Amino acid sequence: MALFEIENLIVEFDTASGPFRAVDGVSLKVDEREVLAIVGESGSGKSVSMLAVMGLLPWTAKVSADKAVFDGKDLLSLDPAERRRIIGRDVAMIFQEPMASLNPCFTVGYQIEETLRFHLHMGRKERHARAIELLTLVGISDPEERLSSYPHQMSGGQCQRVMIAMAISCNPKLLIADEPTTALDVTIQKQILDLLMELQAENGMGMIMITHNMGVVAETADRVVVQYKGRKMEEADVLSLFENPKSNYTRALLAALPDNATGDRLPTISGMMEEGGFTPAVAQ
Ligand SMILES: Nc1ncnc2c1ncn2[C@@H]1O[C@H](COP(=O)(O)OP(=O)(O)OP(=O)(O)O)[C@@H](O)[C@H]1O
Repeated sequence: MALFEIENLIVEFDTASGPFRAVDGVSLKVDEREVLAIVGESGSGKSVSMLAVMGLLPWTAKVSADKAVFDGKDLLSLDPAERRRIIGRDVAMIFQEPMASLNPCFTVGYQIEETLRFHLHMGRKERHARAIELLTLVGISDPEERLSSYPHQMSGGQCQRVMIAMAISCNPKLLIADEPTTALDVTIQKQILDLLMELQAENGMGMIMITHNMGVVAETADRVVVQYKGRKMEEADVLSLFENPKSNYTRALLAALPDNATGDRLPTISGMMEEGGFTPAVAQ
């Protein structure tokens, strides 16, 4: 049985110019200990799909699915309170902008400890000790002093480490990482990616890695879903995707990698689009 499975996910936004379908019938599943990458260019609905799963979309979003099951529980039939207990504890998410994801008004210690209080009902001393342990685990030096820092007193990489500490604080079974390294310096990106993959392996978490970066896919994923304009174009294990891409969109994405450039300029996806639309290589 899959750890997480969703079928025919549809997300529509009410906009001034009428309804806009950002996710159009996406189905995916993640097994325990598996890393699934969702890859696609900006605007392909990667974040919106996962925000829908987390219940974090604004009220203008209409979300529907034929099936949404996590760890044997039907998410569609859970009441909001039950859902909140699972989401954030058993399913955690890390976002692209660590600075913006942390609350600037509270110390990082308070924010980590609040997660432990809310989800695990830990007492003050226990929370404090666990927060130090978590900061140590994610590689923050002087963890005890760092607990009283505000986000603006830390670098982007350190803030992302704090976000990771918060996300893994309740030992989630599934971690959703939404472009976790995109906003960071190149030198820090690899460190954060390595940290995430280490924690994933050690804790045996399932992971959904949202990215537009094929390099990140190659380094992290077991299986890949390729998304374009809200639709799933292809799903494959990582080796097959790189060696034998089935959809013309995946081929276009791969051809746009710097290593595949044959002339002076990189091929662009939009340039390829003019030659004909993209077609899914999977049943939706
Ligand atoms: N609140 C909203 N109201 C209306 N449209 C929205 C809203 N949030 C997202 N969208 C639209 O939904 C589409 C999918 O956005 P989404 O953020 O999921 O893309 P993405 O693939 O994650 O890209 P990126 O990597 O840039 O975040 C985009 O066209 C976006 O403009």
